[in-house]
Amino acid sequence: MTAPFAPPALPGYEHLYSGKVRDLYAPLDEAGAQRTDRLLLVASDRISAYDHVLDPPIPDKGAVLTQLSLWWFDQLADLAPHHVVSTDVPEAVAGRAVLVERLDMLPVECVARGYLTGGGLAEYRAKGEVSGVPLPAGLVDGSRLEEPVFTPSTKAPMGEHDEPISYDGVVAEIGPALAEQVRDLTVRILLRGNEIAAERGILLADTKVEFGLRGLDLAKGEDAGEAIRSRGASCEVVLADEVLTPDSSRFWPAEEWEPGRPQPSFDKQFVRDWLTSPESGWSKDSGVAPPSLPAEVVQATRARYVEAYERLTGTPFA
Ligand SMILES: N#Cc1c(N)ncnc1-c1cnn(Cc2cccc(F)c2)c1
Repeated sequence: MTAPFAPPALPGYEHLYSGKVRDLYAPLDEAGAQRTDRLLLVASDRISAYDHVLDPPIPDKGAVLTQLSLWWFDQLADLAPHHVVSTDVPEAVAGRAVLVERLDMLPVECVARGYLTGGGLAEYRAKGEVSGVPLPAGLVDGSRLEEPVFTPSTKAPMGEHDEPISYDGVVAEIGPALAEQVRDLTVRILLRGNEIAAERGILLADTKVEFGLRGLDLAKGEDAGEAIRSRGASCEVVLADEVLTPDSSRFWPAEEWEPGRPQPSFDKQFVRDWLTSPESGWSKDSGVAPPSLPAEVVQATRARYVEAYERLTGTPFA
């Protein structure tokens, strides 16, 4: 039975929203009103697979992925400014929360794919292209692409799946200048990520990043989409959300890469193998919640998150 995980109440903060594995809060000012310039992003220990939030949480997962994302923001600082303000956060979420600058977020999930798998592979098999970009014939599951392809999607409402959109769809949403800027930045972030990760035995097959604007200065009641299209090009594009984590990217162990079959996940393979084994008594097509993970799967998965962090950063996870 998957227990619903209530996000912690944080004195001085108002809970705004919870995704599958993360929670969003607004800091309150002295009068108890929401500050409009800051947000608190909290990474939980929740893990999801096959569209279910699993039980139990993975100890330290939130902290490992938060610290990894902070490290990546530093590695990528020459490519794009980021939204991180401080890691001075409430004790209850110490190490797994970040105070960030509240930005006007672009309504685009910016995905770049360096390797073909998942939804991109399905589109390629149907159309010979992905997100409007023609690809060579003969590619298979796990094929490395000559250069990363930008495959954006819309931000779906809570609980729904993002919808792939074409590059022209992005242009229509945010204008040509911003569309080109976020496409180029997304591809460069994945290339830089793989330059660093490949040396450490990890392949980043794809990644999703989000950008916000600094300096849009929306007037009260002004339509954000219209403002972005009309004056977004003169704003600063800021890298937001999380970056190059196993929750925002496909992490593959480099030494096991073998095009032509589904690649093992660096972090989620133990969970997937157990959930799809007869031992779990569960079927991913059953429509029912998965059973609780055994302790050994939880611990092995925790160890993989810690290993990814320590390999990439060269620092022991405290
Ligand atoms: N990052 C960021 C950000 C920003 N810097 N400014 C304004 N809005 C956002 C923002 C809004 N939603 N999300 C997604 C999200 C993240 C974390 C937890 C969640 F539940 C949901 C990001």
